Amino acid sequence: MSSVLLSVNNLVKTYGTRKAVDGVSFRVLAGQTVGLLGPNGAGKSTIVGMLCGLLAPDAGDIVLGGERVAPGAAAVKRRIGVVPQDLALYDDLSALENLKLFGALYGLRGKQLAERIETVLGQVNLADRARDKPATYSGGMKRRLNIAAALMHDPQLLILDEPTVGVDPQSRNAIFDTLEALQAQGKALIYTSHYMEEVERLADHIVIIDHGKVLADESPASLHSRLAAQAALRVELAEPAHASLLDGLRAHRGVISLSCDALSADGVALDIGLAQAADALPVMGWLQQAGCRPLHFATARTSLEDIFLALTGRSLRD
Ligand SMILES: Nc1ncnc2c1ncn2[C@@H]1O[C@H](COP(=O)(O)OP(=O)(O)OP(=O)(O)O)[C@@H](O)[C@H]1O
Repeated sequence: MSSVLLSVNNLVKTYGTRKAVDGVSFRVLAGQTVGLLGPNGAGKSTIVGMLCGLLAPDAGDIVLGGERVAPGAAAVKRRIGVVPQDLALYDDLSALENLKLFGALYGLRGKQLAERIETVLGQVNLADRARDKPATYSGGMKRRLNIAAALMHDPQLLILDEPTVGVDPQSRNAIFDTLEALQAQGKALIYTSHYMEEVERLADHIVIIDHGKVLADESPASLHSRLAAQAALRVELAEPAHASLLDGLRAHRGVISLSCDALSADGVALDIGLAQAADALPVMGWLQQAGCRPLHFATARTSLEDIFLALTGRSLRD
């Protein structure tokens, strides 16, 4: 069992009359990746601001590696690397010069500084572009340089606030490759996002935040097990679905939920929630025997989006 690296206890932060963070608690174990998932305005950036000592909480506390986090605390500076939402790079300096500057801020000099620069450039796969200015980089490369800057002092915990916002899919994958390599090296990560598929891919623990409160704090598997339906089957038919067909489907073994929406012309789309993915084949067989000729069908595992909807009654992207 890994040791607790970070412990966040009953954090509260109010702006005027708005409680942006309202009693948030969670823990991060050494080497763990925790996904902080929530819609825009949920309070994620405010939590990150408090974690890195930039904002003082109104109540609650944060303990990092046994030391209490307070604005300006040495423990924070030493153990945490932050990749903020807004890029923090000097456009007039080359990547190398940017990293020298960030390293110097952490007290690195001479050979040690040069070694760290070489290491982090390798970690983010930018060694061949080190002499170029970030102005010539793609959005994704700038993000990776930002990650490199946050890694200069070799922190145990890297906090990334929505690192893929405004980044194209290919660059997003390059960022994931970098983060997965850091996970393999044993770094702990906190990753905020409102993209559930990103959190599902990276996180081994998920904290769902909405309106400043924690709605769920558990493993992805445990979150999934909250939903009765573990898989979804969508079947598009060219013809309308009669009541007897819908009743038969609802009664079919493994069918948890069913909705039927009109497509163009006479066709309909059946969205069928299934207890497990293996129920899809018998249900398709039953539809075939009932005379249905699907135009198209698809199966999917239920996603965090469905879980968020089940927890809040709202979509994550609202
Ligand atoms: N400096 C501030 N002054 C007043 N209200 C603020 C301030 N910063 C954030 N808020 C409010 O606090 C709430 C939480 O904002 P926060 O930025 O932490 O959310 P978020 O989950 O990070 O969202 P986003 O992904 O949009 O950044 C929002 O209602 C926001 O409008």
